[in-house]
Amino acid sequence: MRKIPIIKTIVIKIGSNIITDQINGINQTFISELSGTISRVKEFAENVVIVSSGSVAAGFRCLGYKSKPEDIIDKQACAAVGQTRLIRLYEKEFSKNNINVAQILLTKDDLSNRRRYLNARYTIRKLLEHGSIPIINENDSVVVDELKYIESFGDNDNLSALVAGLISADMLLILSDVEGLFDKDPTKYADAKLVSEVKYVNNEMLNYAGDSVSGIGTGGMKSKIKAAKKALDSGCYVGIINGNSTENVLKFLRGEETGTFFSHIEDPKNKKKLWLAYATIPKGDIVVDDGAVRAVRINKKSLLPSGIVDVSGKFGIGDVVRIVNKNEEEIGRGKVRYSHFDLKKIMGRKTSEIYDILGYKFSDEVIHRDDMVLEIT
Ligand SMILES: Nc1ncnc2c1ncn2[C@@H]1O[C@H](COP(=O)(O)OP(=O)(O)O)[C@@H](O)[C@H]1O
Ligand SMILES: N[C@@H](CCC(=O)OP(=O)(O)O)C(=O)O
Repeated sequence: MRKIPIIKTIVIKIGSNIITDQINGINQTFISELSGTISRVKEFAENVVIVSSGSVAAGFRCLGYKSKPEDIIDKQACAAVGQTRLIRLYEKEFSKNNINVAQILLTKDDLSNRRRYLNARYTIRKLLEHGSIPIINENDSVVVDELKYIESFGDNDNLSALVAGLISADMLLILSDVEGLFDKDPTKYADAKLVSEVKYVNNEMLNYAGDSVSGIGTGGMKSKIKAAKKALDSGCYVGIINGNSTENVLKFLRGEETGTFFSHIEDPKNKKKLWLAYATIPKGDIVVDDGAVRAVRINKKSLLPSGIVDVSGKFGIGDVVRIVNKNEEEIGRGKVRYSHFDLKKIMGRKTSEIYDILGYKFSDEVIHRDDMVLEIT
Protein backbone atom coordinates (compact mmCIF):
# COMPACT_ATOMS: atom_id res chain seq x y z
CA MET A 1 0.00 0.00 0.00
CA ARG A 2 1.11 3.54 -0.68
CA LYS A 3 0.81 6.48 1.64
CA ILE A 4 -1.35 8.96 -0.26
CA PRO A 5 -1.49 12.41 1.35
CA ILE A 6 -4.70 14.03 2.54
CA ILE A 7 -6.25 15.91 -0.35
CA LYS A 8 -8.55 18.90 -0.37
CA THR A 9 -8.60 19.66 -4.09
CA ILE A 10 -8.02 17.21 -6.90
CA VAL A 11 -7.73 17.83 -10.65
CA ILE A 12 -8.66 14.81 -12.76
CA LYS A 13 -7.47 14.90 -16.36
CA ILE A 14 -9.32 12.74 -18.87
CA GLY A 15 -7.47 11.89 -22.10
CA SER A 16 -9.13 11.65 -25.54
CA ASN A 17 -8.32 7.96 -25.83
CA ILE A 18 -10.54 6.94 -22.93
CA ILE A 19 -13.43 9.31 -23.47
CA THR A 20 -14.01 8.49 -27.11
CA ASP A 21 -14.76 5.28 -28.96
CA GLN A 22 -14.56 4.15 -32.55
CA ILE A 23 -18.30 3.99 -33.11
CA ASN A 24 -20.16 6.90 -31.56
CA GLY A 25 -17.33 9.33 -31.07
CA ILE A 26 -17.98 9.73 -27.34
CA ASN A 27 -17.90 6.80 -24.96
CA GLN A 28 -21.09 7.43 -22.98
CA THR A 29 -20.57 4.34 -20.81
CA PHE A 30 -17.25 5.75 -19.67
CA ILE A 31 -18.82 9.11 -18.71
CA SER A 32 -21.59 7.29 -16.86
CA GLU A 33 -19.05 5.24 -14.86
CA LEU A 34 -16.96 8.33 -14.25
CA SER A 35 -19.99 10.10 -12.80
CA GLY A 36 -20.45 7.28 -10.23
CA THR A 37 -16.76 7.32 -9.41
CA ILE A 38 -16.60 11.10 -9.00
CA SER A 39 -19.46 11.04 -6.52
CA ARG A 40 -17.30 8.68 -4.43
CA VAL A 41 -14.11 10.75 -4.94
CA LYS A 42 -15.88 13.32 -2.76
CA GLU A 43 -15.10 10.96 0.18
CA PHE A 44 -11.40 11.69 -0.41
CA ALA A 45 -11.39 15.29 -1.68
CA GLU A 46 -13.75 18.15 -1.03
CA ASN A 47 -13.16 19.80 -4.40
CA VAL A 48 -13.02 18.05 -7.77
CA VAL A 49 -12.08 19.73 -11.05
CA ILE A 50 -12.06 17.88 -14.36
CA VAL A 51 -9.86 18.76 -17.32
CA SER A 52 -11.40 16.86 -20.19
CA SER A 53 -9.95 16.31 -23.65
CA GLY A 54 -12.03 14.85 -26.43
CA SER A 55 -13.61 17.72 -28.34
CA VAL A 56 -11.63 17.06 -31.53
CA ALA A 57 -11.84 13.27 -31.20
CA ALA A 58 -15.59 13.51 -30.52
CA GLY A 59 -16.23 15.85 -33.42
CA PHE A 60 -14.25 14.67 -36.41
CA ARG A 61 -16.58 11.86 -37.50
CA CYS A 62 -19.60 14.17 -37.32
CA LEU A 63 -17.95 16.40 -39.89
CA GLY A 64 -17.15 13.48 -42.18
CA TYR A 65 -13.40 13.09 -41.50
CA LYS A 66 -12.18 9.47 -41.48
CA SER A 67 -9.46 10.19 -38.92
CA LYS A 68 -8.42 13.06 -36.68
CA PRO A 69 -7.35 15.82 -39.09
CA GLU A 70 -3.88 17.39 -39.00
CA ASP A 71 -4.61 20.96 -40.03
CA ILE A 72 -5.40 23.36 -37.24
CA ILE A 73 -8.44 24.88 -38.95
CA ASP A 74 -10.00 21.42 -39.50
CA LYS A 75 -9.32 20.51 -35.87
CA GLN A 76 -10.94 23.75 -34.73
CA ALA A 77 -14.11 22.99 -36.65
CA CYS A 78 -14.18 19.45 -35.17
CA ALA A 79 -13.63 20.85 -31.66
CA ALA A 80 -16.58 23.24 -32.03
CA VAL A 81 -18.87 20.31 -32.90
CA GLY A 82 -17.35 17.86 -30.44
CA GLN A 83 -17.25 20.13 -27.38
CA THR A 84 -21.02 20.67 -27.29
CA ARG A 85 -21.65 16.92 -27.56
CA LEU A 86 -19.08 16.22 -24.89
CA ILE A 87 -20.50 18.65 -22.36
CA ARG A 88 -24.07 17.56 -23.11
CA LEU A 89 -23.16 14.00 -22.13
CA TYR A 90 -21.26 15.11 -19.03
CA GLU A 91 -24.34 17.05 -17.95
CA LYS A 92 -26.70 14.16 -18.65
CA GLU A 93 -24.63 11.48 -16.90
CA PHE A 94 -23.46 13.57 -13.95
CA SER A 95 -26.98 14.82 -13.18
CA LYS A 96 -27.91 11.16 -12.49
CA ASN A 97 -25.67 11.46 -9.41
CA ASN A 98 -26.97 14.97 -8.64
CA ILE A 99 -23.72 16.57 -9.70
CA ASN A 100 -23.82 20.01 -11.31
CA VAL A 101 -21.25 20.48 -14.03
CA ALA A 102 -19.93 23.79 -15.34
CA GLN A 103 -18.04 24.30 -18.58
CA ILE A 104 -14.93 26.47 -18.65
CA LEU A 105 -13.00 26.93 -21.89
CA LEU A 106 -9.59 28.55 -21.58
CA THR A 107 -6.90 29.80 -23.92
CA LYS A 108 -3.27 30.32 -23.08
CA ASP A 109 -3.87 34.00 -23.75
CA ASP A 110 -6.43 34.04 -20.91
CA LEU A 111 -3.96 32.63 -18.42
CA SER A 112 -1.09 34.76 -19.74
CA ASN A 113 -2.89 37.88 -18.60
CA ARG A 114 -2.44 38.10 -14.82
CA ARG A 115 -5.87 39.67 -14.18
CA ARG A 116 -7.69 37.09 -16.28
CA TYR A 117 -5.60 34.35 -14.66
CA LEU A 118 -6.75 35.48 -11.23
CA ASN A 119 -10.31 35.85 -12.47
CA ALA A 120 -10.29 32.25 -13.75
CA ARG A 121 -9.12 31.21 -10.27
CA TYR A 122 -11.97 33.10 -8.54
CA THR A 123 -14.60 31.66 -10.90
CA ILE A 124 -13.40 28.09 -10.36
CA ARG A 125 -13.28 28.61 -6.60
CA LYS A 126 -16.81 30.02 -6.60
CA LEU A 127 -18.10 27.01 -8.56
CA LEU A 128 -16.39 24.68 -6.08
CA GLU A 129 -17.99 26.54 -3.18
CA HIS A 130 -21.33 25.71 -4.80
CA GLY A 131 -20.37 22.05 -5.05
CA SER A 132 -20.24 22.18 -8.87
CA ILE A 133 -17.64 20.36 -10.90
CA PRO A 134 -15.88 22.61 -13.40
CA ILE A 135 -15.12 20.76 -16.63
CA ILE A 136 -12.26 22.54 -18.32
CA ASN A 137 -10.93 22.24 -21.85
CA GLU A 138 -8.88 24.42 -24.10
CA ASN A 139 -11.04 26.77 -26.17
CA ASP A 140 -9.73 24.99 -29.26
CA SER A 141 -11.90 26.75 -31.83
CA VAL A 142 -10.38 30.17 -31.24
CA VAL A 143 -6.75 29.39 -30.42
CA VAL A 144 -4.16 30.89 -32.74
CA ASP A 145 -0.83 29.18 -33.18
CA GLU A 146 1.95 31.56 -34.05
CA LEU A 147 5.25 30.47 -35.46
CA LYS A 148 7.55 31.60 -32.72
CA TYR A 149 5.57 32.13 -29.56
CA ILE A 150 3.17 29.24 -29.29
CA GLU A 151 -0.17 30.50 -28.15
CA SER A 152 -1.86 27.20 -27.42
CA PHE A 153 -1.37 25.02 -24.34
CA GLY A 154 -0.08 22.36 -26.74
CA ASP A 155 -2.01 19.60 -25.00
CA ASN A 156 -4.33 19.11 -22.08
CA ASP A 157 -1.68 17.48 -19.89
CA ASN A 158 -0.04 20.88 -19.79
CA LEU A 159 -3.40 22.61 -19.27
CA SER A 160 -4.23 20.29 -16.36
CA ALA A 161 -0.91 21.12 -14.65
CA LEU A 162 -1.57 24.85 -15.09
CA VAL A 163 -5.07 24.42 -13.67
CA ALA A 164 -3.62 22.50 -10.70
CA GLY A 165 -1.26 25.44 -10.05
CA LEU A 166 -4.02 27.99 -10.63
CA ILE A 167 -6.26 26.60 -7.90
CA SER A 168 -3.49 25.23 -5.62
CA ALA A 169 -4.70 21.64 -6.02
CA ASP A 170 -3.04 18.92 -3.90
CA MET A 171 -3.36 16.14 -6.47
CA LEU A 172 -3.37 15.90 -10.25
CA LEU A 173 -4.61 12.53 -11.47
CA ILE A 174 -4.05 11.89 -15.18
CA LEU A 175 -6.34 9.20 -16.64
CA SER A 176 -4.93 7.67 -19.81
CA ASP A 177 -5.19 4.43 -21.78
CA VAL A 178 -1.99 2.95 -20.32
CA GLU A 179 -1.33 1.57 -16.85
CA GLY A 180 1.00 4.48 -16.06
CA LEU A 181 4.55 5.45 -16.91
CA PHE A 182 6.66 2.60 -18.31
CA ASP A 183 10.46 2.50 -18.36
CA LYS A 184 10.22 2.23 -22.17
CA ASP A 185 7.51 3.02 -24.67
CA PRO A 186 5.19 -0.01 -24.16
CA THR A 187 3.87 0.25 -27.70
CA LYS A 188 7.36 -0.50 -29.00
CA TYR A 189 8.91 -2.73 -26.33
CA ALA A 190 7.17 -5.85 -25.00
CA ASP A 191 9.51 -5.96 -21.97
CA ALA A 192 8.61 -2.42 -20.82
CA LYS A 193 7.99 -2.30 -17.07
CA LEU A 194 5.56 -0.12 -15.15
CA VAL A 195 7.23 2.44 -12.88
CA SER A 196 5.27 2.44 -9.64
CA GLU A 197 6.80 5.49 -7.99
CA VAL A 198 8.75 8.50 -9.23
CA LYS A 199 10.50 10.71 -6.71
CA TYR A 200 12.28 13.16 -9.00
CA VAL A 201 11.42 13.91 -12.61
CA ASN A 202 14.57 14.05 -14.70
CA ASN A 203 15.46 14.48 -18.36
CA GLU A 204 16.25 10.77 -18.74
CA MET A 205 12.55 10.05 -18.30
CA LEU A 206 11.74 12.25 -21.24
CA ASN A 207 13.98 9.98 -23.33
CA TYR A 208 12.06 6.85 -22.50
CA ALA A 209 8.65 8.45 -22.72
CA GLY A 210 7.33 8.57 -26.24
CA ASP A 211 4.70 10.54 -28.10
CA SER A 212 1.09 9.56 -28.66
CA VAL A 213 0.74 6.80 -31.24
CA SER A 214 -3.01 6.26 -31.21
CA GLY A 215 -3.90 9.02 -33.67
CA ILE A 216 -6.48 10.11 -31.07
CA GLY A 217 -4.43 11.50 -28.17
CA THR A 218 -2.09 14.48 -28.51
CA GLY A 219 0.65 14.69 -25.93
CA GLY A 220 1.74 11.12 -25.31
CA MET A 221 3.73 10.21 -22.21
CA LYS A 222 6.33 12.96 -22.80
CA SER A 223 3.80 15.69 -22.20
CA LYS A 224 2.47 13.90 -19.11
CA ILE A 225 5.94 13.90 -17.55
CA LYS A 226 6.47 17.57 -18.35
CA ALA A 227 3.04 18.29 -16.86
CA ALA A 228 3.92 16.24 -13.77
CA LYS A 229 7.04 18.35 -13.23
CA LYS A 230 5.02 21.58 -13.42
CA ALA A 231 2.41 20.29 -11.00
CA LEU A 232 5.06 19.03 -8.54
CA ASP A 233 6.71 22.46 -8.72
CA SER A 234 3.37 23.94 -7.71
CA GLY A 235 3.24 21.70 -4.63
CA CYS A 236 0.76 19.23 -6.18
CA TYR A 237 1.22 15.43 -6.14
CA VAL A 238 0.64 13.57 -9.41
CA GLY A 239 -0.66 10.17 -10.47
CA ILE A 240 -0.91 8.62 -13.92
CA ILE A 241 -3.35 5.73 -14.07
CA ASN A 242 -5.32 3.68 -16.55
CA GLY A 243 -8.70 5.38 -16.71
CA ASN A 244 -10.41 2.73 -18.80
CA SER A 245 -11.65 1.43 -15.48
CA THR A 246 -12.68 4.48 -13.43
CA GLU A 247 -12.51 2.26 -10.30
CA ASN A 248 -8.72 2.81 -10.59
CA VAL A 249 -9.26 6.39 -9.41
CA LEU A 250 -10.61 5.13 -6.08
CA LYS A 251 -7.95 2.42 -5.84
CA PHE A 252 -5.25 5.04 -6.34
CA LEU A 253 -6.73 7.38 -3.73
CA ARG A 254 -7.04 4.50 -1.24
CA GLY A 255 -3.31 3.87 -1.68
CA GLU A 256 -3.61 0.61 -3.61
CA GLU A 257 -0.83 -0.15 -6.08
CA THR A 258 -2.08 1.12 -9.40
CA GLY A 259 -0.45 3.39 -11.95
CA THR A 260 2.49 5.66 -11.26
CA PHE A 261 2.69 7.92 -8.23
CA PHE A 262 4.89 11.02 -8.35
CA SER A 263 5.44 11.20 -4.64
CA HIS A 264 7.80 14.08 -3.99
CA ILE A 265 6.51 17.64 -4.25
CA GLU A 266 8.80 20.65 -4.36
CA ASP A 267 8.39 23.57 -1.98
CA PRO A 268 5.88 25.53 -4.01
CA LYS A 269 7.57 28.42 -5.81
CA ASN A 270 6.21 31.89 -5.26
CA LYS A 271 2.81 31.82 -7.03
CA LYS A 272 3.56 34.79 -9.22
CA LYS A 273 6.78 33.19 -10.40
CA LEU A 274 4.94 29.99 -11.24
CA TRP A 275 2.56 32.00 -13.37
CA LEU A 276 5.50 33.74 -15.06
CA ALA A 277 7.26 30.46 -15.77
CA TYR A 278 4.39 28.37 -17.01
CA ALA A 279 1.36 30.43 -18.01
CA THR A 280 2.68 33.44 -19.89
CA ILE A 281 3.15 34.02 -23.61
CA PRO A 282 6.37 36.04 -24.09
CA LYS A 283 6.07 39.00 -26.44
CA GLY A 284 9.72 39.06 -27.47
CA ASP A 285 13.32 38.05 -26.78
CA ILE A 286 16.17 39.83 -25.04
CA VAL A 287 19.50 38.35 -26.11
CA VAL A 288 22.19 38.62 -23.45
CA ASP A 289 25.97 38.04 -23.38
CA ASP A 290 27.74 35.40 -21.27
CA GLY A 291 28.44 37.87 -18.45
CA ALA A 292 24.73 38.64 -18.10
CA VAL A 293 23.90 34.91 -18.14
CA ARG A 294 26.31 34.44 -15.23
CA ALA A 295 24.94 37.51 -13.42
CA VAL A 296 21.35 36.33 -13.45
CA ARG A 297 22.00 32.58 -13.12
CA ILE A 298 24.84 32.38 -10.65
CA ASN A 299 24.95 35.74 -8.91
CA LYS A 300 21.13 36.03 -8.78
CA LYS A 301 21.20 39.61 -10.07
CA SER A 302 18.62 41.65 -11.97
CA LEU A 303 19.15 42.14 -15.70
CA LEU A 304 20.79 45.46 -16.58
CA PRO A 305 21.07 47.06 -20.05
CA SER A 306 24.85 46.57 -20.27
CA GLY A 307 24.59 42.79 -20.81
CA ILE A 308 21.99 43.01 -23.58
CA VAL A 309 23.22 42.46 -27.13
CA ASP A 310 19.98 42.27 -29.10
CA VAL A 311 16.22 42.69 -28.80
CA SER A 312 13.47 41.16 -30.94
CA GLY A 313 9.67 41.24 -30.93
CA LYS A 314 7.40 44.12 -29.99
CA PHE A 315 6.67 44.68 -26.33
CA GLY A 316 5.74 47.43 -23.92
CA ILE A 317 6.49 48.11 -20.25
CA GLY A 318 5.22 45.23 -18.09
CA ASP A 319 5.06 42.66 -20.88
CA VAL A 320 6.71 39.28 -20.37
CA VAL A 321 9.77 38.52 -22.51
CA ARG A 322 12.22 35.66 -22.77
CA ILE A 323 15.85 36.11 -21.76
CA VAL A 324 17.93 34.08 -24.22
CA ASN A 325 21.66 33.47 -24.63
CA LYS A 326 23.56 33.95 -27.88
CA ASN A 327 22.52 30.45 -29.02
CA GLU A 328 18.87 31.47 -28.60
CA GLU A 329 18.45 29.10 -25.64
CA GLU A 330 15.95 30.40 -23.10
CA ILE A 331 17.56 30.94 -19.74
CA GLY A 332 14.60 32.64 -18.11
CA ARG A 333 11.77 35.10 -18.56
CA GLY A 334 10.39 38.10 -16.82
CA LYS A 335 8.45 41.34 -16.86
CA VAL A 336 10.33 44.02 -18.73
CA ARG A 337 10.59 47.63 -17.56
CA TYR A 338 11.36 49.25 -20.95
CA SER A 339 9.61 48.92 -24.31
CA HIS A 340 11.37 47.17 -27.20
CA PHE A 341 11.74 50.58 -28.80
CA ASP A 342 13.61 52.15 -25.87
CA LEU A 343 15.50 48.98 -25.05
CA LYS A 344 17.12 49.05 -28.48
CA LYS A 345 18.50 52.47 -27.62
CA ILE A 346 19.94 51.55 -24.21
CA MET A 347 21.14 47.98 -24.82
CA GLY A 348 24.84 47.53 -24.17
CA ARG A 349 24.99 50.86 -22.29
CA LYS A 350 25.65 51.65 -18.62
CA THR A 351 22.74 52.36 -16.27
CA SER A 352 24.21 55.86 -15.67
CA GLU A 353 23.59 56.61 -19.37
CA ILE A 354 19.88 55.67 -19.44
CA TYR A 355 18.56 59.12 -18.54
CA ASP A 356 20.70 60.94 -21.10
CA ILE A 357 19.71 58.54 -23.89
CA LEU A 358 15.96 58.27 -23.20
CA GLY A 359 15.24 61.54 -21.38
CA TYR A 360 13.78 59.51 -18.50
CA LYS A 361 14.82 56.60 -16.29
CA PHE A 362 12.19 54.20 -15.00
CA SER A 363 14.75 52.02 -13.19
CA ASP A 364 18.31 50.72 -13.49
CA GLU A 365 17.01 47.22 -14.09
CA VAL A 366 15.56 46.06 -17.40
CA ILE A 367 14.10 43.02 -15.62
CA HIS A 368 14.11 43.12 -11.84
CA ARG A 369 15.05 39.96 -9.98
CA ASP A 370 11.61 39.85 -8.33
CA ASP A 371 9.92 39.79 -11.74
CA MET A 372 12.20 37.11 -13.20
CA VAL A 373 12.09 33.34 -13.26
CA LEU A 374 14.87 30.97 -14.38
CA GLU A 375 15.07 27.21 -15.05
CA ILE A 376 11.89 26.92 -17.07
CA THR A 377 11.06 23.33 -17.99
N1 LIG B 1 7.15 5.29 -21.45
C1 LIG B 1 5.83 5.28 -21.73
N2 LIG B 1 4.96 4.83 -20.80
C2 LIG B 1 3.61 4.80 -21.04
N3 LIG B 1 3.05 5.19 -22.21
C3 LIG B 1 3.85 5.66 -23.20
C4 LIG B 1 5.28 5.72 -23.00
N4 LIG B 1 5.82 6.23 -24.12
C5 LIG B 1 4.79 6.47 -24.97
N5 LIG B 1 3.60 6.14 -24.44
C6 LIG B 1 2.30 6.31 -25.13
O1 LIG B 1 1.56 7.37 -24.56
C7 LIG B 1 0.17 7.09 -24.75
C8 LIG B 1 -0.71 7.97 -23.86
O2 LIG B 1 -0.69 9.29 -24.30
P1 LIG B 1 -1.83 9.89 -25.27
O3 LIG B 1 -1.99 9.05 -26.49
O4 LIG B 1 -1.55 11.34 -25.45
O5 LIG B 1 -3.13 9.64 -24.40
P2 LIG B 1 -4.22 10.54 -23.70
O6 LIG B 1 -5.33 10.69 -24.69
O7 LIG B 1 -4.60 9.72 -22.51
O8 LIG B 1 -3.59 11.86 -23.31
C9 LIG B 1 0.09 5.63 -24.46
O9 LIG B 1 -1.05 5.02 -25.02
C10 LIG B 1 1.39 5.07 -25.05
O10 LIG B 1 1.18 4.65 -26.38
N1 LIG C 1 -8.37 20.25 -26.41
C1 LIG C 1 -8.14 19.01 -27.13
C2 LIG C 1 -7.24 18.16 -26.28
C3 LIG C 1 -6.15 17.56 -27.01
C4 LIG C 1 -5.27 16.72 -26.05
O1 LIG C 1 -4.37 17.20 -25.36
O2 LIG C 1 -5.63 15.43 -26.03
P1 LIG C 1 -5.05 14.31 -25.01
O3 LIG C 1 -3.62 14.05 -25.33
O4 LIG C 1 -5.90 13.14 -25.29
O5 LIG C 1 -5.23 14.85 -23.63
C5 LIG C 1 -9.46 18.28 -27.34
O6 LIG C 1 -10.37 18.42 -26.53
O7 LIG C 1 -9.57 17.55 -28.33
